[in-house]
Amino acid sequence: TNGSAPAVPSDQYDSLYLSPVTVGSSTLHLDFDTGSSDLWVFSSLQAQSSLVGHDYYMVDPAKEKQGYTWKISYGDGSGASGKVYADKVVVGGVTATAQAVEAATAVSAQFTQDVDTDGLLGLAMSTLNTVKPQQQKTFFDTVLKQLAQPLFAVDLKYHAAGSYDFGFIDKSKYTGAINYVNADTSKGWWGVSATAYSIGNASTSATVSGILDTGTTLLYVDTPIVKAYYAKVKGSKMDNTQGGYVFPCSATLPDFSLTIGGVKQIVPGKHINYSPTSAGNCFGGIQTNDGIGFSILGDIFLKSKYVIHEMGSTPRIGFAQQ
Ligand SMILES: CN(C)c1ccc(C(=O)NN)cc1
Repeated sequence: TNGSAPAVPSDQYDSLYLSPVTVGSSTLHLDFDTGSSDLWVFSSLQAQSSLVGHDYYMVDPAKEKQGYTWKISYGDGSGASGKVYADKVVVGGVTATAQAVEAATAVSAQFTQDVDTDGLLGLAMSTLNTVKPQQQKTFFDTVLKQLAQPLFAVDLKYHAAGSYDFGFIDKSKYTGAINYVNADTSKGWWGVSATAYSIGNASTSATVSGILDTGTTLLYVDTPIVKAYYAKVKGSKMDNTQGGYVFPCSATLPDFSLTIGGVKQIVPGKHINYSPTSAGNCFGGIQTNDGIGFSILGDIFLKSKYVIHEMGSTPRIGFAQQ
């Protein structure tokens, strides 16, 4: 069985995208995350005060995987932990009858205060799953064999609802050719490398290695590239109080591209104006990857493309223009 689920921006800035998922008998709105590998949900195991505003999974003790626990932390310092259940999970009509559902007992403030997000559905490799004593499969790994093709396709949009397709490529969602490159899955992520970047019409050779990550809002690349980009944005500056590069909201932003598999994958300048700041400027969608050690091609990069994640004998990533 193939299927498709919507990906709806959680706010006016596309901070994250939420997709409806049936977990047991509840419908929750989860953040599909190609940068992690746990399916975890807000649950009835948490204090009532943590559940305000959230939909949550009503655990059934009979379905508990006794002695199993999980604990995850994300790049932004947020995290969650809890117990594990085996239950039915349905995404766009694709059913996993005994999926490992990681029910939270505790979540960090970033999640509690984000009342729209009821949990995450990881779509990276199952080798990054945090469940102990036995690592569990992602939803995609669980349903892989029932899909017509061993792939999912990501169609995130700028300030609009997109979709996640499982098992098929939807020709109505892209134009032109799909350009495929081999994925580096050796670290558990959907890894990819670029051989050049461009700012406006000027290209520069460089090696940019990174991961595709639908669960990260912005595009994080090496500092020299970030500096070269904002040098072309009048009035831009690094604002440590805001935590990154900002610029006047009226600024014209040049397009940015990464050359992957010999093809320029373009990010429209418009997408790089992420959101207004509290100080009357606008916050850039391209920021430095200082301290991370690799680039993160998050939603700012992804939302102009249709991106196929194919787990064949050789994992591949396909890029097409929306
Ligand atoms: C706090 N929230 C909603 C987060 C969601 C996702 C992530 C993340 O790094 N995913 N790759 C971090 C935090």
